[in-house]
Amino acid sequence: MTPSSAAATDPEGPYLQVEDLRVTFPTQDGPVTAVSGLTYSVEKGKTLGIVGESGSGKSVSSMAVMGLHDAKSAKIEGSIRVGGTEVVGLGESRMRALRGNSMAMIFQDALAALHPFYKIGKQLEEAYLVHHSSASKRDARRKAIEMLDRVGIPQPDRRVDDFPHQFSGGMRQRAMIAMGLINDPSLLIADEPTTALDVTVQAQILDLLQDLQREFNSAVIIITHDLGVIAEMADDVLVMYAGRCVEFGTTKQILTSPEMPYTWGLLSSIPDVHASTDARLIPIPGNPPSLLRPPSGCSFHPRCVHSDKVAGDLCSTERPELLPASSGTAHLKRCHLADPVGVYQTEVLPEIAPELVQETR
Ligand SMILES: Nc1ncnc2c1ncn2[C@@H]1O[C@H](COP(=O)(O)OP(=O)(O)OP(=O)(O)O)[C@@H](O)[C@H]1O
Repeated sequence: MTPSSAAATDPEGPYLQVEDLRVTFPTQDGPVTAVSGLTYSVEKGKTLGIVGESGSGKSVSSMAVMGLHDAKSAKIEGSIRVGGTEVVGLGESRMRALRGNSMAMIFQDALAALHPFYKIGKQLEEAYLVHHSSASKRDARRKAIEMLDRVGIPQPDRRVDDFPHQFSGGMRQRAMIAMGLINDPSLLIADEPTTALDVTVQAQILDLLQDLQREFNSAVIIITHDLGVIAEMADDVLVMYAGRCVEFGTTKQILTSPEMPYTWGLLSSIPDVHASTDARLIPIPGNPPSLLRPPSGCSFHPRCVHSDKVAGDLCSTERPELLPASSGTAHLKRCHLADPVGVYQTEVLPEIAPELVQETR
């Protein structure tokens, strides 16, 4: 499951293969390229975590996979193959058939995603009937109750007639998962599926997703800001910044030996419950670049302070390729420097957080 190894025509290969994906929105001020040159693949039974700051392109890229961008307002280029079928340029009716049958998406806000005026069961039944046109209403109701039961809703035969507002937040999220899985999708995309929930319910939902993934052997993409969720769920991690993949590796590689200062910054910005109360989180200095007028060189420049110090003009004039990192196979990084994190720690950290450098000495 590497960003560089997608074999575009192999039906036996990874279930999802995204190659050189580019998503551009025409706006009044000019084209906004929200995703650029994104390549990755996900096999059945595996989970890819996609992380990055707000606005880095996580949702836009995943919505492209689901075919949810309106062709009039978004230009999609590159290749997205789902189970061997190319979906870029696929007509809406074929896309609709693929959604539901082969892939499903779970959103962060179940209350917004469920229709408030329809009973939960009715919404599940409709999701089922769209893709099982020969099934009877009775079959659909039986399936809706079965799915509510599978996701742990107590007394599903009674709760099936509740409206969304009669469910708690955690139960609504479970109902969304039931709806996402009702047609046994081979690809499931979960966009911040637990952000709106309290910690205990979060853990239950993540466990549930893992159990169901094992049962259905689905390929799963989990989009999150929360690296704790990544640690628990993901086999591999793709770090996005300004619409591009800037680091890719196994979860262990990314969490224990990140090679990009940005990833290191994301990790360092997780609050640690065991840290002393005066411990400081390390901020990622500066702001992401404009997507309207992207820099000609590295997207981090000049936000990445070490570039001027160490690599001079290179960072401002040439965009780095995604290259093998030093820590082993399938670990890739996008930086001109051989040891970006080492340089960051010795050259940059003393300036932005000297007390942390002293602490670690
Ligand atoms: N329809 C649109 N027109 C113009 N720009 C858009 C449109 N939709 C998204 N964008 C821009 O694309 C960029 C990526 O957005 P996206 O929603 O993918 O970010 P994200 O990484 O998922 O962020 P978050 O974690 O906050 O959801 C943002 O800068 C956003 O403003």
